Amino acid sequence: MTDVFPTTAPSLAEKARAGLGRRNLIFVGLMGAGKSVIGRMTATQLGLPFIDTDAEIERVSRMTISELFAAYGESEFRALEARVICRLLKGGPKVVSTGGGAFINENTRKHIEEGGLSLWLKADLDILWARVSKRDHRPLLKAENPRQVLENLMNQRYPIYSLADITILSRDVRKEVIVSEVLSRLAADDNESGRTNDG
Ligand SMILES: Nc1ncnc2c1ncn2[C@@H]1O[C@H](COP(=O)(O)OP(=O)(O)O)[C@@H](O)[C@H]1O
Ligand SMILES: O=C(O)C1=C[C@@H](OP(=O)(O)O)[C@@H](O)[C@H](O)C1
Ligand SMILES: [Mg+2]
Repeated sequence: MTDVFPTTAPSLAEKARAGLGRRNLIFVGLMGAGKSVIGRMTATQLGLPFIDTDAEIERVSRMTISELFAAYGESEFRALEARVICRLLKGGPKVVSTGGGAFINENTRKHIEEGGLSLWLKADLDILWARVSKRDHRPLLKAENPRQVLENLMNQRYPIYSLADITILSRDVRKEVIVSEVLSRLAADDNESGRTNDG
């Protein structure tokens, strides 16, 4: 008689991990969408390393993002951001959360497109504003009318974020709900599973 081994159904996280394969998962979207927080939680669920590109930029430059903007201006920050992201996306799999402007820079977007699966966390203005107005570490919002700045950025950037491979609506629900939606999308994405980004 053949032995019958008990089998357990793979969890959502395991299916998502299989769907991602060897690709990196890269969160993009506007300030306050939840890229840093949801990215970290997703990485934990997937059992993968997590990197926040703003934190990595601050680590290598030994300056805060605000200090970098003040000392060198936005264009130098973008150049540094592009270099850091290009380096980070070599090899995989891992989860990477970018700063809101990264995917807008053509050069950086090319690295992201080649470096894995991009995921846009999309949110409406009221949600974004409620979240970003609680903190003051984002230099682009140190303006006279920061809500208007955010709205202008939405108008400029949303057509570009829409180029991402996956879109998930970031809304007023528990973070765990958003994470499980991300995992469900990855689990369903088995077409390109196994594709590598490191040659
Ligand atoms: N689904 C959510 N529910 C409640 N708060 C959230 C949610 N997603 C993100 N946040 C909060 O919004 C703020 C901005 O999130 P963060 O991850 O820093 O955004 P980003 O990196 O996209 O700018 C944080 O305080 C975070 O805890
Ligand atoms: O939208 C942007 O251009 C920026 C977003 C920030 O990151 P978050 O989107 O994580 O806040 C940070 O990279 C910098 O302040 C510029
Ligand atoms: Mg962030």
